[in-house]
Amino acid sequence: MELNYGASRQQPRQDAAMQRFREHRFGQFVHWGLYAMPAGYWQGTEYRFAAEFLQKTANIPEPEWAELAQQFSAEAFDADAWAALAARSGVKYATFTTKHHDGFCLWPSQYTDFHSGNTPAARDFIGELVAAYQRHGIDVYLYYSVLDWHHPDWRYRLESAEDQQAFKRYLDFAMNQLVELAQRYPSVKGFWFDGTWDESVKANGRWTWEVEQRLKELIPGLIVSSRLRADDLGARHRDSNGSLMGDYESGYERRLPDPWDRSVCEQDWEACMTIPQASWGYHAGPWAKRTRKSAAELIDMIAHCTSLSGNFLLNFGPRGDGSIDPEDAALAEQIGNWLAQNGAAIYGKGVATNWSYPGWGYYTQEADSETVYAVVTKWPTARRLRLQLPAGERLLAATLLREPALQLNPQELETSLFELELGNSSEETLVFELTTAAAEEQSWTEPNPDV
Ligand SMILES: C[C@@H]1O/C(=N\OC(=O)Nc2ccccc2)[C@@H](O)[C@H](O)[C@@H]1O
Repeated sequence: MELNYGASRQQPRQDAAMQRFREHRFGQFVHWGLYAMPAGYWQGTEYRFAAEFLQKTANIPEPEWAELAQQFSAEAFDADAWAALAARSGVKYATFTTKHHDGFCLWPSQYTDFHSGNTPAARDFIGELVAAYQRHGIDVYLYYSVLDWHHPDWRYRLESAEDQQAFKRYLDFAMNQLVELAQRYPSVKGFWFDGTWDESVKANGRWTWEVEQRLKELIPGLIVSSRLRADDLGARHRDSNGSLMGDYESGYERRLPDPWDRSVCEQDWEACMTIPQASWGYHAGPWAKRTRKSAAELIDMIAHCTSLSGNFLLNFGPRGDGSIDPEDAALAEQIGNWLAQNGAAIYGKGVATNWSYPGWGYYTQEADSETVYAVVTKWPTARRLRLQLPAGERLLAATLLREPALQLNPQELETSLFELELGNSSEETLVFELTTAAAEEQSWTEPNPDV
C-alpha cells in the first residue's frame, strides 16, 4: 500500500558506515542515571523489577524522584576507566543512555533544567564518554528515550485537543533535544531509540520519519535503529507493507533468534542483553545478583548472533557513584580474554552460507571467504564433534584458534560428514578454523540400482 512514512529502502544498506557497524558484531550498552543510586531499593524495600523503572514500581511522586538529582555527585565517575575496560572487553562500539524514561539528561541540555549540569557533579557525562571511548578506538552510539515521565507535555494517548496540543509541544522538545545531541556530538555513529511503544507516538509516524531524516542530514552516514519508527498507520519496526524501517532491526531484547533461523540474516539486526535476568540499571539486591549470566553463556550469545549475521549489545549498569560493579568488570575481562584469542571467528564474520546449524555451537564465515569457523559452545559429552559440510565439500583440517594451536585431523564418516576426536581438550569454548576443499571425484560410483 502507498505509505508516506514507511520504510525508506527495501534492501540492507551497503555503505561503508553500515558495513563498519556490521563488522563490529559486539558492543557495550550502558544504562546509567539517577536510578543507579537507589539501585532497586526505596525506603528500605527491595523492588524486584528493573532498577531503571523504580520510579514507577515504587510509585514515587515525580518531584520526589527529581530530588535525586541533588544527590547525583558521581564522585567515582571516570570515563577513561570505563573506556579502557570496554576496550579490554573486546567491544567495538558502545551505546550510552543520554536520557532514559525518567527524563534525566546526562548532558547539559538547553531544553530542560533536569540534567547533569544541575547536580553536584555538574558534568557533561555524554561529552566525556564520547571523547574517552573514541580515544580508545570505540565507536559511540546514543540511546534516547522518547517516553519521558518528567516532561509535563508527555502523553501516553491522545484523547483530547489539549492532549494533541501538549504532545505537539513534547515532540518539538524531543526533536530539539535530538538535534542538540547531534550538534554537540557530531562524531557519534548512530542513535538507539526507545520508549516509542505508546499510542501517542504510534499516532505520530510522520514525526518519527522526520527525526530520522533530520538526524541523517546533520550526521551523514548515521545509523538509526528500527525502534524509533512508526509508519502512517502506527505500525512499528516494520511498516504496513512488512518492510523494515530504520537501518537495522532492534526488536531482540533479552532474547536471541531461537530456534536458529537463517531467514533472520536477511536484514541487519542487533540483540541487546542484560547481565542479570531483567535489570538494565544497576540493581544492588539479591534478586538481580542471583540471576547473573556467566562469561560462557554470554560468549555463546555473541557467537549465536554472529552466526546469524547480527550484532550483540551487552549491557552494563554502572553504580550510582559512577564506578563499575567489580563483578561486571571481571566478566568483561573474561569475555575480552576469550575474544583476544578467538575474535577471528566473530569480528567481521556472519552466517556461514550453505552450512547447516550443528547444534553443538555455531559456524561463522566472512562473506565471500572460503574460511569457516566452528565455535563449540555446547560440549559434546561423547567428546567427538560431527560436522556436516555442504554437499560436495571435504574437511581437510581443523585448527584450534587458541594457543597452543592444535591441529585435528578429521575422520571422514561418509560424503561431507566428518568427525573430530576432541580427546581431553579443556572444556572451554573452543574455536576451530576449518580448512575445506571440494570433494575429489568419488573413487567409487554408486551401485546402479537398475542393474
Ligand atoms: C533496552 C531496554 O528497553 C526498554 N524497553 O524496551 C521495549 O521494547 N519495551 C517494550 C516493547 C514493547 C511493548 C512494551 C515495552 C526499556 O524500558 C528498558 O528500560 C531498557 O532501556
